[in-house]
Amino acid sequence: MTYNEDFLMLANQLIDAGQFIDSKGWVPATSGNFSARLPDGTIAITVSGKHKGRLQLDDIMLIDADANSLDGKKPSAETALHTSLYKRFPAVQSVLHPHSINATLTSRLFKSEIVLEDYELLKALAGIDTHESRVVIPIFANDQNIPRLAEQVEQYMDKHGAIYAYIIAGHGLYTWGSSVQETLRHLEALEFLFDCELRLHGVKRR
Ligand SMILES: CSCCC(=O)C(=O)COP(=O)(O)O
Ligand SMILES: [Zn+2]
Repeated sequence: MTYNEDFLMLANQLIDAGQFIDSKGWVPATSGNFSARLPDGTIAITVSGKHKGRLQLDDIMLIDADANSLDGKKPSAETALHTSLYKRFPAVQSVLHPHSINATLTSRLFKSEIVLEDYELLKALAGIDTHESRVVIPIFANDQNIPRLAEQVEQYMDKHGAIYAYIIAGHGLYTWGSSVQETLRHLEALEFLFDCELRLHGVKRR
């Protein structure tokens, strides 16, 4: 398979993102998955089962909008969670899914959602320009049936509108944005904010 320039550029961005995310300890073992949408609507996504902090070009593959492999490789087991976001939001160009301690602990402490308000760092989220904002991050029960989990997320957004991210309980975080860089910014900000909440509630001391 010959990949085009768009694919190579985005694949390299995902590799770099993985190294940064791993440097923070947010993708232990082979956890997590990342993707980015190409201008033609196809999607570069991590293959299943690789360490996301040590990705090689060969560990990024191409799928269509319906999650079909276009190069014979096996995509992330959680691909449906990515494709449903791309289908719903035309502006979304990247999805990042880490398995961080903070997201996992947050789901243990807060059962159905975490509310983030009065934090200056909320302004790192696209479209927010004041700390006087209220951002709800829903928490969904984990499910090994990924299409069913994707449907849960869809139903939540049908009812509540767009969100910045969601947590899967005992599992990890999904967040997205208009580029890999913006999605990384969302991820870093949310991690900081989860950390604040965990410390505030005495779950963490440092
Ligand atoms: C060892 S982590 C279990 C699977 C998972 O939750 C994950 O994020 C990684 O799955 P993938 O198929 O994308 O490697
Ligand atoms: Zn996962």
